[in-house]
Amino acid sequence: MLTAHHLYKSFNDTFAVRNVSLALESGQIMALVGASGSGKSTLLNLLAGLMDPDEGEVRLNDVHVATPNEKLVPGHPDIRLVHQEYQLMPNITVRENIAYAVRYYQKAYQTYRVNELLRLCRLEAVADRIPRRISGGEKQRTAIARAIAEPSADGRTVVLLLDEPFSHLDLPNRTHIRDLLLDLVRETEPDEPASFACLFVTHDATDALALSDTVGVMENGEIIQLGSPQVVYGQPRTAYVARMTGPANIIPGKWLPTLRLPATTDPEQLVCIRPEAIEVSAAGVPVTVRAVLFRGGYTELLADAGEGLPLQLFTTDPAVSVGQQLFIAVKPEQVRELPVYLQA
Ligand SMILES: Nc1ncnc2c1ncn2[C@@H]1O[C@H](COP(=O)(O)OP(=O)(O)OP(=O)(O)O)[C@@H](O)[C@H]1O
Repeated sequence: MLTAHHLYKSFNDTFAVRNVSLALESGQIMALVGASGSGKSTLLNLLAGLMDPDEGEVRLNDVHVATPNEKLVPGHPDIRLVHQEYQLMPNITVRENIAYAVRYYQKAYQTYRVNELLRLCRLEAVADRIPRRISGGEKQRTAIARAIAEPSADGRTVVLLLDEPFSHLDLPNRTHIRDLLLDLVRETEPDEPASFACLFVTHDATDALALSDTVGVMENGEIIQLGSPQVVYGQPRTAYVARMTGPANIIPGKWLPTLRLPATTDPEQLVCIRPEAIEVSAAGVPVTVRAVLFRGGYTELLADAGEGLPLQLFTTDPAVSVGQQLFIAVKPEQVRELPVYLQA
């Protein structure tokens, strides 16, 4: 339903968005992960019809989305962008901020809709406070409630675009937003079409992998890989994709024999070994533990496999200590050659 076709946008001599094409279906969540400056916010503005692309087009339900140059009031009524700074009106309450989005509706509907959203977004306790007096998580939820308040004029899907929805939030608030997005997008009555689609951008892949149907990784304005979270994480196309989507050991293939694995044909060919592909095994390769980082459900180890080969691996053994020798084995089927050669 929301599609982008070969979008380009540059500022002076900086390409902010380069040849981006994507398709977001109703009832789906897409996440775009990228480092700071990779073009995420620019792409969101293009998708929302709030910025003129240099080339390319955005379409919603196969209809061209007008750009600011083509339209007096920029934006599309069914594409709702929630900015990173929330942009709430500071002098009116949470309730009034949400009600503003449905101000042209009859009073009874306004009251019904606002109460429904306060409940859905767990804002009832702070409904009568002004934004300055609520937490970051509550501001984020208010901004989402306001964005989704108005139903689509012709009963079609509303596209929710979110700029870094998790970045300023603590863990419980991240969980709230995650649950809210899943409820919104996934929960439809049986036999009813989905009413939302969501695309969010983030520099932290954790929520992206957990939440989305499709993950894209952006680098220098381009989406360099787009696919299911499992494929993008498990079969990264480049070192950058591997690093942006989780912890990864990225080493030249010439080191593989040190790990008792066959070397790559090209000794400089990079391979990606996720830490979870490395097991502690009595018959394995000796490594020396250099650092032990407790991560809650598991412990991260930084180890030295000799010849200057550092390795990151995980264990659930609480007794491992710095300086200890361990024996490890790498699951060969989980060694991923990075097809696009890139030292990033
Ligand atoms: N209005 C502008 N004028 C000039 N350059 C811009 C403008 N907006 C963005 N850029 C540049 O375009 C590139 C992409 O910026 P963008 O804000 O889209 O990236 P981002 O991935 O959202 O970054 P962040 O995560 O830090 O918000 C950057 O190099 C940025 O400096």
